[in-house]
Amino acid sequence: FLVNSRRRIPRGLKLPPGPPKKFLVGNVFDMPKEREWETFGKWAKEYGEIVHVKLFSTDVIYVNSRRMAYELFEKRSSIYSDRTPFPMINDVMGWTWGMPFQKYGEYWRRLRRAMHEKFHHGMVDTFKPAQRKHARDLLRRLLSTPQDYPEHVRHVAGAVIMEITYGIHIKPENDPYLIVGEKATRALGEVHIPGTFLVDIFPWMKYIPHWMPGATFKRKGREWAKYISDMKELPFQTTKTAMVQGTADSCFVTSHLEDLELLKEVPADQEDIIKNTAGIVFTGGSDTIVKMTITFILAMLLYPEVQKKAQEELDHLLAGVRLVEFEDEPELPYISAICKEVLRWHPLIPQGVAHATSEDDILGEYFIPKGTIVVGNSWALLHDETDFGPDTDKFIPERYFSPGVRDPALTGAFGYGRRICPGSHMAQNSLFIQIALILQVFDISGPRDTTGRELPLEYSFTSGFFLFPNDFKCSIRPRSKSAQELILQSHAA
Ligand code: HEM
Repeated sequence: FLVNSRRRIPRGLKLPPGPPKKFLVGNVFDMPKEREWETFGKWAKEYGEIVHVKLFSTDVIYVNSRRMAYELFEKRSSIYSDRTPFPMINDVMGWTWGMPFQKYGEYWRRLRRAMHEKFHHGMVDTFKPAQRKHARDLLRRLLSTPQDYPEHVRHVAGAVIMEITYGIHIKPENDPYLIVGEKATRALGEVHIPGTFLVDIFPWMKYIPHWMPGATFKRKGREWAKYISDMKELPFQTTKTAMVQGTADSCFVTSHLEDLELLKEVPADQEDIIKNTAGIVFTGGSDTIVKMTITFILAMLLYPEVQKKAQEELDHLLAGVRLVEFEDEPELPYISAICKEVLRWHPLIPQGVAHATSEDDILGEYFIPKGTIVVGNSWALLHDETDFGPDTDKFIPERYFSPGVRDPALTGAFGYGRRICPGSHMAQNSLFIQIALILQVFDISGPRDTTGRELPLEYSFTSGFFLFPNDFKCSIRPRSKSAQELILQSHAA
């Protein structure tokens, strides 16, 4: 394989630099198993802004600078917007309907259009009432059982996404839609790093029967496929039934299905497009925000001076008279800076979602073959001191007040080019209202024992596709009696 691909390289060109390759396997054994960004960062220092790696016959390039990301994902977006076939995800687990895993083509365009129509910058205000209502519910939940904060954050993110996507109001505890959704997204987190499953390197393996010894991936895949299908089908059918009965609440699905009725000519599978887009909104829309909110809580623990400064800003504006609202955002530059820093400090998807080339390309002296996996090294871009100022490993919201510092949302935190996250505006609104409300009424500090004595803080981050803190203990207490009152009255208005 290695020899074949080398023979394809046109005369006078070469593959980009990268770690030395072994015969047949290439760099398979060089691939890190944890804290991947450190290895990729080291390679970036050694080999430069574009690094080539070979996994058996598959070419992979890591894009390590904003300049190069712009060159490839934006200027050459017609070549760099494809995805690899993802045999494990698509063929074994049955995600073939999911927008993130689609080849760059007409079907992807239709899904993307359906999402963009309701999630673009000018439309996301329609979601704010649901986001506000559930963010306030989060406060009440945190007041009542603060130690269960991860569950509360998960519940609330799920409640928002189910309401805006399907008009479904979930159960206060153990909601069946959320349970299935979590199982489906957890499975995705396990499989999404290129090369984790051999079937992604040797696609013929997808034909191995599930009962064969060694075909664990097929058995796991079959189990996951059931959750994935249920996650997409069950809430959609509930909303359709509610529409027929005249009881459906207005949401992404009803709004699209109503639009359909008004159209004269509609492709036969347009309803599937709506269902599949709704399914991916459900998948991408809750877990991502949960993980980012938990990262925010950890940041507040580790940087109490940031928390204090944010609370001063909120107190100055609101004087404890009412709870913060979306409309206050322009008056809260420090809170906005915290939201940006949460996206940057430990980016949720540090190696992005891999793109792929749909054609051969030439980049100066380098040849990039068709089908190359192209990884935007978001960790490296978001920790580049030229763009974000000094000490990029630290959580420093003040950096955004210096001239020329970039917005992480436009520098890899939400991906790149034509594939950039279509949920980013909605996600940023959710983060803003939750972060502002939590900071206004709670103090977040290290864990304490039953007598109130502080205990040592222990924390770590995950490795893999998603980067977020593993479970950690902390203390979340109302800042004052009047803050507690505001929380208890937050049902009203
Ligand atoms: C803070 C939260 C979020 C982060 C950090 C995030 C990040 C990302 C990233 C890095 C990508 C890959 C883009 C690329 O391929 O270059 C992506 C894709 C995507 N995201 Fe998000 N996302 C978030 C929230 C959401 C939400 C709330 C939704 C839905 C409402 C969503 C839906 C999607 C979809 C559908 C794609 C696939 C786009 C495509 O392949 O064309 N995401 N996201």
